[in-house]
Amino acid sequence: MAAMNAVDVRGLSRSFDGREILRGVTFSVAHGEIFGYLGPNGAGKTTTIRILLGLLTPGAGECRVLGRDLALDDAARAKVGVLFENNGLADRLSAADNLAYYAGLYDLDDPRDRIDELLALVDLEDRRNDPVGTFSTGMKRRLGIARAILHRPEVVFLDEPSSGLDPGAQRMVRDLIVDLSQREEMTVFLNSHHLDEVQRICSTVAILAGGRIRAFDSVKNLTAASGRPEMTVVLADPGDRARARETAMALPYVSGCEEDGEVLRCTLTDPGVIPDLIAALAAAGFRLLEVRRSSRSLEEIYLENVGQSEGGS
Ligand SMILES: Nc1ncnc2c1ncn2[C@@H]1O[C@H](COP(=O)(O)OP(=O)(O)OP(=O)(O)O)[C@@H](O)[C@H]1O
Repeated sequence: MAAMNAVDVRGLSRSFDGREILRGVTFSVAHGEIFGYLGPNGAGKTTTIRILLGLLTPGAGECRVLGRDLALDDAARAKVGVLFENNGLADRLSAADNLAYYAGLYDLDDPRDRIDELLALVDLEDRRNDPVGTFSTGMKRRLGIARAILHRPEVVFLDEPSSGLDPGAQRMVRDLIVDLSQREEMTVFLNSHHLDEVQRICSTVAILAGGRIRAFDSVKNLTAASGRPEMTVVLADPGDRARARETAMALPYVSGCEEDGEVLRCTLTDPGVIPDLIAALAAAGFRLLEVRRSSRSLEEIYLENVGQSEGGS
């Protein structure tokens, strides 16, 4: 297995009570990237993380984190952090005492500076001495993340870190994840159902459905419009759409043009002719509000791939 990856999963299968949840799952996560692991409820995302952490045995296949099998390697396990949905915090202890408790478990030397640094990073300095039971869901999640990275792991697994958070709190968590991947050069393995969040912060994703990986690629490649270049044109005067469509269709380099709600969608023979299309529409007297190259959302990609799994599990 390639040692340069932070995570390698090859041919992983696992059943519960005769039901095969994972059926030959293969993907890898490069060092330093923010990786998004996507899939419907019950697809087996948490199960994959638990096997990677060595908490659950695989049925078949191999899992490596930092080139090691964490079930067998305590030293490697110390280089990994994890946040499950319950945050792993004691409500009766203060924020600082929760971190101090974990610092003791990890046997950190003089953790005080690290605790101060993390309370600042997750914006909880003001509440450091308050019991965690008095915290909002978002504050608990941020402290949970601080707890997961206290010992400066090289890889951190975050299982749905933004679930149950309001949009403001989601944004704080998202910024925090980007910050720690950059500042602490951590590899981040993110399980998430928030596809807009994943599209913004992850470099690579895998989509798990029906026990198999349906897509595994960079977000950039997945969301690039496939096939011939496609343009979206928005006219200042909506009443012009039908005539503008005829004008576009008459151009030799426009192979298709459809009205789609408020926009015109034109398929071109070659990306090099985009300026010609804009010039031709303007010369014909159409006032253009917006012209952009189409790309697909991660949500579209996700739904296409998850649709394939129907009836497969
Ligand atoms: N210890 C277990 N015993 C029996 N079944 C289990 C066990 N752990 C998980 N499962 C089943 O395996 C399937 C996958 O669960 P898992 O928690 O990995 O899904 P998930 O993709 O993380 O889902 P979600 O998005 O809802 O969190 C589910 O049907 C779950 O009920």
